[in-house]
Amino acid sequence: MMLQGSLLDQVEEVGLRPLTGAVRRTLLDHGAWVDVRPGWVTGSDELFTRLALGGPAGVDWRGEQRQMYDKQVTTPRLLRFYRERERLPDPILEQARLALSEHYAAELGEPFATAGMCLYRDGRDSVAWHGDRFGRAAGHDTMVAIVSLGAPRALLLRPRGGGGESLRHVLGHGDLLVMGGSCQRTWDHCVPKTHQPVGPRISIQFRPRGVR
Ligand SMILES: O=C(O)CCC(=O)C(=O)O
Ligand SMILES: [Fe+2]
Repeated sequence: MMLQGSLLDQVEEVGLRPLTGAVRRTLLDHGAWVDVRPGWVTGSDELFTRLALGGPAGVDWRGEQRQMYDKQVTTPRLLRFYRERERLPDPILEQARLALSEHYAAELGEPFATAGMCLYRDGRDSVAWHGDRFGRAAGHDTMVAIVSLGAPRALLLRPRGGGGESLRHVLGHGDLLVMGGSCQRTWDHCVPKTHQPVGPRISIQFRPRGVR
């Protein structure tokens, strides 16, 4: 019998599949790499629903404004940043952070600490080209591990400064993508807007302390 991923999701408990032996690495130019583990989170639609709900049951999503020259612009996505030691909104996210810290311990040399969360409500929400290079990521190799829930959206990667073709990963429904090596310094990434009708997506970015 053939079962689609999303159908399987409906009967699955929220949980994590193994990482060992299931993560596929792609080496990029300039000392960067990307690991992908499709469908890492089981029951991901259920987890999406829990997190997407506002109020006491879910995440207190926040809209943000930022200054662009002389204008205040609204960031095109909802956000919530969990600092180191702040309790994450679902136990499975604590487990995910631990599993990532264990899996990458030797290579990363420190645990994943913070969890940034983004909610892309529809195709108009996006994040522009950038590297996560505030703080320690400005000068050092590090890792940013992204768990994607809900409707798949494309995450693009291109060498810093643009030019050339970009790499495209379509991420949703429990997929894991980890950017490592020099990726935050030598490459940029973005989640572009789309005119396709798409449902909402949540991304959770785990980072070591001091990386943003
Ligand atoms: O939504 C994503 O997968 C990427 C988010 C991102 O790049 C960031 O918040 O720094
Ligand atoms: Fe980023």
